[in-house]
Amino acid sequence: MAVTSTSLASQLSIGLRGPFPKLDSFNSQSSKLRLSLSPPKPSRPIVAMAGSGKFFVGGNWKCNGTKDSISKLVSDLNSAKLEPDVDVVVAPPFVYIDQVKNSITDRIEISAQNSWVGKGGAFTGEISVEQLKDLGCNWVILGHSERRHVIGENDEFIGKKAAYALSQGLGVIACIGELLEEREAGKTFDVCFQQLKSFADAVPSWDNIVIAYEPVWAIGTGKVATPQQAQEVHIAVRDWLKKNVSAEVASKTRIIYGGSVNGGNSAELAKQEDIDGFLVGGASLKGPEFATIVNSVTSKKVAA
Ligand SMILES: O=C(CO)COP(=O)(O)O
Repeated sequence: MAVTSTSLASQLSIGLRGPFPKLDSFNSQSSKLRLSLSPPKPSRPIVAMAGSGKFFVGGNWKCNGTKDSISKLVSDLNSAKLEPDVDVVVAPPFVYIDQVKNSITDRIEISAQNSWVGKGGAFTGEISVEQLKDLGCNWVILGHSERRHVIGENDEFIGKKAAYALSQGLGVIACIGELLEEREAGKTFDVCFQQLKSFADAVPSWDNIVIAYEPVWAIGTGKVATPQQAQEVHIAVRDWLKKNVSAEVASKTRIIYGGSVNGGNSAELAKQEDIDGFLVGGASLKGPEFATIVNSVTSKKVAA
């Protein structure tokens, strides 16, 4: 999704919002009811997608690769057949962004995996949003669980980063997700809503945000969430946006799933109505498999 000058102008003119309304406690029963009481699906093929934007698939390469392996990956991606109705984005390590941008097809956009919280300057070791834009990045991943739980970034800092990136015209892939012990303690929704609230408190507009639900227990573990587990959280996230931001934002914002997505499980996940795409780690390092995941958009066209 291109970040337009109009959307940027509207973000800048709106400015930061005031205090956010208090969280309604989410009633998980209501989401189950929504699932079971929804009207019967028509028998003709439908596109099962609740978010109104395009399917979105991001490849988060994390701290992997060498000049040679990345050159091979880019060449595989350049020759892959990708369904047209999908926004495809890859996030190389900072040091390879320029190489990738200069060799990858324009069909695939570039994301950074992180960005500095404000304008660049005397911040040793950091990379600024301005520099990312200079290299041709359109997106940045923020709030990834590895930055939250390994590096120690907190909600407020992540929210500020998102606001700054948006203000400069980058789209934000905003990650949320619970730890295993939080899921086991029945706190999945509370944790996700708190993380969402931190983004909501900080950003002036949701126009250029894609939400990535990435349960931490599913990341890099091979334990993918079941389609039902993912759908349940995605519905809850959409519901939260509706109650706390607006019905329009709830219906427009893409909510993508990440955590052990691969070429074998993406089609079943993609069939879920509220799964609008994926954020892929390990499997995005293999060009043909990443293409299969991108192309799982076709499984959204299901006959009920
Ligand atoms: O963290 C992820 C994407 O951001 C998911 O990683 P894996 O696909 O390797 O589980």
